[in-house]
Amino acid sequence: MPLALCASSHSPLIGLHDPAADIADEVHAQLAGARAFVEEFDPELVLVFAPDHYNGFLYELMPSFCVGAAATSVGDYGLPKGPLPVDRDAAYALARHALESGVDVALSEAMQVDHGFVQPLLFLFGSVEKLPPLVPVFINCVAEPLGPASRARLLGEAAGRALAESGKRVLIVGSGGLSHDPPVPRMESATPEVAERITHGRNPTAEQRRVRESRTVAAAGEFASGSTDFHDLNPEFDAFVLDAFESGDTTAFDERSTDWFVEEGGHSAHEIRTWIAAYGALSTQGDYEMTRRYYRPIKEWFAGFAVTTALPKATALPKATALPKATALPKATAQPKELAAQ
Ligand SMILES: O=C(O)CCc1cccc(O)c1O
Ligand SMILES: [Fe+2]
Repeated sequence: MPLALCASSHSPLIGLHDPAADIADEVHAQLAGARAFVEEFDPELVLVFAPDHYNGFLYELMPSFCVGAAATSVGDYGLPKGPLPVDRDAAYALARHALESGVDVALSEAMQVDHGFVQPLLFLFGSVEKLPPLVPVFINCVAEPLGPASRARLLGEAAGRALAESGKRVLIVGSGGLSHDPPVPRMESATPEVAERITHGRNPTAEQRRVRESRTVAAAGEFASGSTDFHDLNPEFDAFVLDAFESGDTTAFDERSTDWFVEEGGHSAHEIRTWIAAYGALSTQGDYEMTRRYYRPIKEWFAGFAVTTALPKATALPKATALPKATALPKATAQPKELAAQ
């Protein structure tokens, strides 16, 4: 099965609270490179692993994992609001396969998603209108208690096997920062008002959203100006994480405790689970090669910001050399255009 992967950080502060122009330009060039990679692959289906930030998943009912059979963007941080194109049959097939293999995913016929899903998709496809059919898979990365990270790997592997049966060109997306600890509320330290919001606070008013989002922007300003009230970014930890994925070691986090992620990378480092699932999915089809690896700690965006792409080794795109013309591929195998013949 033709697969490709893009795992990248997200930050809703992009465009709202930018670092120096040369740094923002550098990241946008990397995202444009990832977008070109996706255009060349031309996916027929996109499997997206992403977290949520108390917009679509709240303590009223908090699953560890949820497959969306239909999904709507809440439109936080000025992102487009409204329905997303979901391949409902593929979502059910994935859920069925995950459940059969012992991964207890929830299923939603009306999933609400936030910037965690929508921002990387927009970077990779340009607009909601240009999105191919999706299978959105939520991974809880903020609402404690969390299970072990190894469960995200098992989820990803089940998803990878399920989609292998589709025979389609599938792009796997992982969305989340490496080390980072922006001010996302925690039940443990929540005031009664905040506890109420992260339990029942679905669909806030535009004004409530504005206030909340301007607080995130203000906090990023303090962090970037040197405030030590926040867990610092940790480039050494992030390099360790990227090395693990680059070397194909998708089990690297199996023995790591949830506390380890927090101590090394801050609370939102749990978003690495989306990468563990994405690379786990890719790994089910054999060895892979990381074809892009970019990293920079960016305090203005509250993120150890990384962009990676990967392909299965067997179908790695040739480096600039033209392929010998159509080495008589059997027609029926529907190879993606421009992928190397075996
Ligand atoms: O609005 C929120 O709750 C958090 C926003 C946010 C900021 C920086 C990096 C992230 O990954 C992120 O999600
Ligand atoms: Fe996030």
